[in-house]
Amino acid sequence: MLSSLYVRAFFKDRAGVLALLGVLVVVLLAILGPIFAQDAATRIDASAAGGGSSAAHWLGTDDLGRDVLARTIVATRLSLLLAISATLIAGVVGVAWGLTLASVQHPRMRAVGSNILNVVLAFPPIIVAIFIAVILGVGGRSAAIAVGVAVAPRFARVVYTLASSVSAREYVHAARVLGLSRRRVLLRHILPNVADTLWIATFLEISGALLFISALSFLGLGVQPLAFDWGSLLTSGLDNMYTTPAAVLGPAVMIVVTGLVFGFLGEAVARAGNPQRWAVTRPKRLSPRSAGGAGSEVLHEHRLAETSANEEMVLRVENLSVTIPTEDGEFCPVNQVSFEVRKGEVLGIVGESGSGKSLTAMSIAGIAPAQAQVVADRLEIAGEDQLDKPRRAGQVAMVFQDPMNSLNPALRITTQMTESLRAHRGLTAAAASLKALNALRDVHLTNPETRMRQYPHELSGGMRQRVSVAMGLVMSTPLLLADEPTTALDVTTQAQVISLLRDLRAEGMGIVIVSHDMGVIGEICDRVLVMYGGRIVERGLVEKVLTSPQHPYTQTLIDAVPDIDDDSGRWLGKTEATS
Ligand SMILES: Nc1ncnc2c1ncn2[C@@H]1O[C@H](COP(=O)(O)OP(=O)(O)OP(=O)(O)O)[C@@H](O)[C@H]1O
Repeated sequence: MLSSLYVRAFFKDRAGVLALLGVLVVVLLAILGPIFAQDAATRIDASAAGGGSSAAHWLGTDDLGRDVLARTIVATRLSLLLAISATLIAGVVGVAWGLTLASVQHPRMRAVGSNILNVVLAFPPIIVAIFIAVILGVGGRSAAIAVGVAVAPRFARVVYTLASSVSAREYVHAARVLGLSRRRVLLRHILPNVADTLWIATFLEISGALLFISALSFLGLGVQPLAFDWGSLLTSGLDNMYTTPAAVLGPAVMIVVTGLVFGFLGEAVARAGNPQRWAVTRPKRLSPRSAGGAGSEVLHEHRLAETSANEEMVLRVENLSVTIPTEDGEFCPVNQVSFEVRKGEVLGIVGESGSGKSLTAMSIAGIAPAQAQVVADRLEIAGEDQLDKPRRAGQVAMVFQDPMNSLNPALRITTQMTESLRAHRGLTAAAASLKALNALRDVHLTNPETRMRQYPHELSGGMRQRVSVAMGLVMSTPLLLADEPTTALDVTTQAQVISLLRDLRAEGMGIVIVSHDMGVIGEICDRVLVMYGGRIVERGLVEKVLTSPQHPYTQTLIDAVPDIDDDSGRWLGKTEATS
């Protein structure tokens, strides 16, 4: 069932709405045309035979004096019905074919089936359709079947590819483990998950089927007299094309326009199916909030040490909010958050899952999800206003929990590390490589020369994390945002990454670490913000917050840290093991 967000996204797409209107006009013509124009379309008038366009006959008349415009309008119904029938035949045959192929377990048999499908797909569908139409005999019904069978392999390929990818998902494995029959797994677990794409393919194929059926009728293999579709009207119009060109124009324009509106509609349905478009508004940039809005409110603020007005701020965030549209209305996962990060300081953002930590970091980095509406009164990095900048090139480096997310699996490390240097700093390939190599040395990666030539999958998790930190180093960004940088790593590698971040801090980089783990925050951070439900509920120097938490939620987070030998406070104080 289409969700309301899906429908809303569709109606926000102007091209989609125009295509839908176009389709509605064609459908109306198909319904009403034969009712109102049948008489003019079939009335023979020898005195007007072969006439050009006139006030009485806008598109002229055919050999028997019948009005071409009326015939074009009346032909809409048959043309459309045949195209839709052919598409349905193609859909049913193609889905059955694709699903059957996807259900073959034996790899070799499956490869053979897939290769056969590829061979069939190599034949142009119109040639296959002509071949089948000749075997079935001329007529509209045969043309629809011929086109349906000729187009079916295209559906089969789409279904096979989609079903193969869905069948690798965990829930399909789970269904198999539960002992469900193969047929049931296909129909209940796989087909519903490919249905959306199939609908889109169906709309797109209607325009293809219309062209093929018109071509068959044009060649005399499709609709036969006394019935007529746009293809057969083209044939009769062609005889008098030089004397009455308008007679060809009508059906030709209808074929093209109908094909286009169905094609555009299919594409618009596909676009609306992308959840990234399910937005009420999609601002590309941070928008400054109107002045005078309620400021951010922190429940518990620990008194900070005096800071000098001249102290260099790497990041200033004021009243940052993120709103996301959902089926039940808008929700605000980040609500009026304000904070600062100084040069050479590590700020921790801590909170349970869903408290808004990552969205805060992503909004600062300019990579919030497209459907999120991000507003702020101020966002400055190294003194530079970022509110009007859609990108933060050269200003922020980001380290993610799983470095595979930040490293492109298809590119060598050297390419990834040097491309931004070349694009944003204008370095030559050699200079950029040297800088990248030095950055890899700085993060203590072993054999950096070899690593440069490797792909991310050839490195261990810890190495990949070092590379993502090095990517920040190489750009010499003033700010590093690290979202759960140690969560996916083993304890030893965790300690190494924390030590690396300390080195960066010592060099003057401002660092924001997002974590749900108070232990990690205690290890490295100077100050900490505690987030709950999108708001900052407590903040202060890390020792203060960890030793005398004011908010019960902060206390709960602290209690969640394993306390193996009851040596409370040891993990707060930057232990030797990790320094
Ligand atoms: N793209 C998105 N679309 C819809 N909701 C989202 C999206 N991204 C995040 N959210 C929602 O926003 C809220 C905050 O998410 P966020 O990722 O910032 O949480 P978090 O505190 O970082 O949690 P975690 O540690 O689990 O990543 C969550 O309720 C999440 O479901």
